Amino acid sequence: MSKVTVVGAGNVGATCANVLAFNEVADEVVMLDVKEGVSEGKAMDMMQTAQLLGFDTKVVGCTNDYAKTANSDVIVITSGIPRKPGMTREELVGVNAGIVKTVAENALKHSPKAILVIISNPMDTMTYLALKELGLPKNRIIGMGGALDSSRFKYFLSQALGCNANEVEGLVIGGHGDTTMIPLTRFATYKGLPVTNFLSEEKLAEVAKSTMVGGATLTGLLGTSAWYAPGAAGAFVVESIIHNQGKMVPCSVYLEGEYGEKDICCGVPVILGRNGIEKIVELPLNDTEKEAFKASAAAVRKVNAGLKL
Ligand SMILES: NC(=O)C1=CN([C@@H]2O[C@H](COP(=O)(O)OP(=O)(O)OC[C@H]3O[C@@H](n4cnc5c(N)ncnc54)[C@H](O)[C@@H]3O)[C@@H](O)[C@H]2O)C=CC1
Ligand SMILES: O=C([O-])CC(=O)C(=O)O
Repeated sequence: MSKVTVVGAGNVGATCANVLAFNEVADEVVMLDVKEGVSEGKAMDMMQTAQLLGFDTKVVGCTNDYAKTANSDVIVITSGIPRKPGMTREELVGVNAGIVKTVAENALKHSPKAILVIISNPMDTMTYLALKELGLPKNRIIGMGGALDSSRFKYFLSQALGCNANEVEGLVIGGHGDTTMIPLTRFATYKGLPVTNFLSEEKLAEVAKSTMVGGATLTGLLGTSAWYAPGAAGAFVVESIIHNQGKMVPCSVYLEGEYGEKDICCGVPVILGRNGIEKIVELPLNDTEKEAFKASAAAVRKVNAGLKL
C-alpha cells in the first residue's frame, strides 16, 4: 500500500495529484489545503474521472486535517503563494518560508518516515530551510525544479530542431531561478547525437535563454505561474521514488563538497529511488560550466541568508 500526500491543492498541487492518480503512481493520494472544502471538492472531481480514465488510485481531500495524511511514503509541498508577472521567485521567500516550515512539521508528525519533495518557491531556499529545520537525513529532502527545467529545455530544443521532444535529452542544473539555471547545451543530444551537430551557437544560446526564463514567460501569459508542467514534474519525481526507478533527475539537494559547494541546496543530477536521493552524480563540467555553477550557488546562498534559521 503506497500513499502520497500533496500539501497545497492549488494549481500545482492539484495537477500533481491528478497526474499521480491518472498514472496510478500510488494506491492513495491525499490532498490537503487550508482553504475550506477546496481539497475535498477537487478530490471528488478527480474521483469522478476514475471510470472515464480507468484508474484505481483513491484520491482524498481534506482541510488542514493532517491525521488523514498519516503514513505517507512521500509528502509533496506546494503550499504557498505563486509569483505574479514582473516578480521573481525570490520575492516569495518571506511569506512561503513560514508556510513551508509549518506544513512540513505538521505532515512529518503523522508520517515520520516520509520523503519530502519541495516545490514551493523560491524552491532551492525552501529545500534548504526544510533541511536545516526538520532534522531529516539529506537523502529524504528533495527540491523539485530541475525536472521541470530540463523538460522545458527539451521542449525548446525540440522546437529549434523541429523534432519530437521525446527524442531529445538534456539536463538543467543550478538554482531554479530566472538567472541561476544552467541548461547544459554541451551535453544535450538528439537521438544520441550532440545537438551541437545540428544547432548553431547562437540558436543554442537562444534555447538556453528561453529555458531560463521559461517560468517567467508563462507567468506573463497566465497572470500567475504555470502548473501543468510543474505538477507533472512533481509527479515524475514522486514516481521515480515510489517505483524505485533509479532514474537520473536534476534535483535540488544538500551539497557537502560535491560540485565544489557546501551547506547549500542546489540543482544537480541525482539518482532517485526508494530512499529518495540514492546518489549524487558528478558531471565532468568544463571551466565555463563550473564558473556558472559557482555563480548560481552564490545567488542561491544570498537568498538563503534572508532565512531566519
Ligand atoms: N519548484 C517549481 O518548479 C515550481 C514551484 N512553484 C511554486 O509552487 C507554489 C504553488 O503554486 P500554485 O499551485 O500555482 O499556487 P496556488 O495559489 O494555486 O496554490 C497554493 C495553495 O497553497 C495553499 N496553502 C497556503 N498556505 C497553506 C498552508 N499553510 N497549508 C496548506 N495549504 C496552504 C493555498 O490555499 C493554495 O490553494 C508557489 O510557491 C509557486 O511559486 C510553481 C511552479 C513550479
Ligand atoms: O515561474 C514560477 O514562478 C513558477 C516556477 O517555478 C516555474 O514555473 O518554473
